[in-house]
Amino acid sequence: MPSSGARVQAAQPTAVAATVKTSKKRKRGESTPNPSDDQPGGLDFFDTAAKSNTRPAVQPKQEAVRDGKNDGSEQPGDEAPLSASMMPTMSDEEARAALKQHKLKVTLLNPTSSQAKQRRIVSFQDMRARFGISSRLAGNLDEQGYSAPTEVQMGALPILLDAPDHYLGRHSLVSADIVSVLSSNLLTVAPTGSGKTLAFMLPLLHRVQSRRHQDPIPTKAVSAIVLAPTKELVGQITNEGRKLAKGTGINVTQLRKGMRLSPPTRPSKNEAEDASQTSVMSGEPTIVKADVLISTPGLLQSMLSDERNSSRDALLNVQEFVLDEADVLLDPLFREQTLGVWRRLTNARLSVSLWSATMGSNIEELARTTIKDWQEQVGARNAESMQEAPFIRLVVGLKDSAVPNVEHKLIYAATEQGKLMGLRQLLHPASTPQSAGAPLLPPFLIFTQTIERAVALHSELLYDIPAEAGGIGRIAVLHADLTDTARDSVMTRFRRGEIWVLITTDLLSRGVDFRGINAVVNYDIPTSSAAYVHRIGRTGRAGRTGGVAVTLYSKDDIPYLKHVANVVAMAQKQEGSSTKQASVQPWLLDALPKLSKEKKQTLKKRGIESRTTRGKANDSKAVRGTRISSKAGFVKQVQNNRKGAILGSQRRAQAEALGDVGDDSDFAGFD
Ligand SMILES: Nc1ncnc2c1ncn2[C@@H]1O[C@H](COP(=O)(O)OP(=O)(O)OP(=O)(O)O)[C@@H](O)[C@H]1O
Repeated sequence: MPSSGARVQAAQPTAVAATVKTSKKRKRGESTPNPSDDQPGGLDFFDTAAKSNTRPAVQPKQEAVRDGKNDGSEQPGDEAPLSASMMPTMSDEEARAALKQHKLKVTLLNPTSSQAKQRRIVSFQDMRARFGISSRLAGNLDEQGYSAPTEVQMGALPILLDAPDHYLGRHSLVSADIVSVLSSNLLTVAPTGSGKTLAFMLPLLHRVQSRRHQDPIPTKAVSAIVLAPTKELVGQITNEGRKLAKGTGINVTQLRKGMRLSPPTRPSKNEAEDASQTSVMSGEPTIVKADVLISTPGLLQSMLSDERNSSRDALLNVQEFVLDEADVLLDPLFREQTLGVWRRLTNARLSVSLWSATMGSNIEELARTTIKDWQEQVGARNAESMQEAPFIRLVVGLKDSAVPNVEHKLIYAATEQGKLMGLRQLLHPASTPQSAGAPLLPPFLIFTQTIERAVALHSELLYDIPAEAGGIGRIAVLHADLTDTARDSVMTRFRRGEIWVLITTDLLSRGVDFRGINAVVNYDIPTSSAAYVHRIGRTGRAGRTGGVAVTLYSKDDIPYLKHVANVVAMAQKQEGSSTKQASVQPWLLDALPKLSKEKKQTLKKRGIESRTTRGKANDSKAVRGTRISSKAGFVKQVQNNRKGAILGSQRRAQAEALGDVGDDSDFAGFD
């Protein structure tokens, strides 16, 4: 958890007047402001000095359940007695102290909304009764074996579970125009591996289930959508969703090519069976029967824009829209596709949630304006009794920072050849010099800048693991040019522990959860601080310690290293490792020039130019300088000549066998 760590003091409960604050930008590296500096009423959820690894000074207390509903605004005096073991809760003071201790910061982004309620954190035990979670869903959660919610779950679950749909359930005939409360929209920034998937999936399933219960003949239609940037992440979220939804009757589906989205229908059981049979027999695309649909934005958008595969009304019933890795989904790379899907969601009760470990202020602004425009568009704000839905920002720990429980190493390798040697030293314990520290323990991930470089590095390292230890089967490469089946197979083998070293591109830098990854190697430096945070976030997940993040850099990388050095320095500061040997040279932080905004953007888009095909085309010398190979140029030339001679000889032998011998038949070849 972000709040755990070595240097700690007990948190002091602070009396506060409001949860809404005007945010003040703090520069990276600046010390944490005094609560009284910029927080009205002395509110400071970020107090980094005041952290404790003891449990919060929170006493369980009885809590009321009012007819099974709870709008999160009850006062201690409202409470009706119930079994204390069932309903532990906190007073306002205690809740604030716990928020502060766990570095949870909750901000209402549209303070005009009258839904500015005091949100409270919960434990898994009290969640079921407090929010009316079904016993099946609660049982599935128990099966995951989590003893307590992580900090992002403490912060987000009450906000998302405490939604109007939950108690709308008992008034199933209430029409949208007399609903006075809209669901909250939420933007969450929480560290990598902090359990964001559960934080959005559990409330989503709960709300879908509540709606199904209020409808005697449930409408067959997609009810919630989760978007994620890569197929691998989509598959992982689908698995997590299915585990939680087991036995609830909720269908969690990963969208695939060849599927078709049909409009909401209320078929009888027989009709539904007939419909599915017809589509199979006629060879038409399979009709998606999902309640929860999980997809990449590109795939869903292309399906929606093809009228043969989706009806106009297909998403009419969607009430939850989750953007996982929202900063990427709203980045220019995916923006049009994501917004294209968003525009197709027209249900007035739609609630949107955005999740990531990093969130630029431009993305936050874009989210805010999109939500506002959307509300105007669907006329939600014009409906007489309808209020603007609250848009809440939840920040866990220090925004845009790397997890502090990972050891960061920046290793200077001078040249491309040096990087390869450095990597081999990390792979082979016997050759590891003292200075580089302990060798890396598999399994680990190696990131390169391009697919071409990932493939080249893979062929270079292919024989580095001895046959006795599994040989070439232990090392693999995964990138977007592989077929879906090959990608799935590599993922499965890596998860099973059959593959020890996986070389990849930024394709796997986001969201993918491989439990027990010991190290991440940045063979090519990440091209933004966010990319660094996400790449190295594949280790040290769910608070695990012992993970190592190694970044190899050459002379060419130095001008672009400042953003990485800054993140590393900040992570070390957070962890309180003043006594440890600092792995960041002070000059990397202080002496390097700041990159201009344009340069930063070009770097983010294209990476280090000399390592790209385009860069090589411009500068042939760069080809040699950035080639991933341990062989000298002369050796390569000899090998190529030999290969050519063998091929030539084979061709001639074939021609002779066919009796097709030309004028040069007297040439016997090099053999
Ligand atoms: N309450 C919990 N207690 C312990 N482990 C948990 C808990 N909730 C989730 N986890 C585990 O934490 C790991 C990381 O979870 P998850 O993949 O949701 O992280 P994330 O915050 O989405 O990370 P990223 O930003 O990299 O996408 C998973 O292995 C998950 O099983």
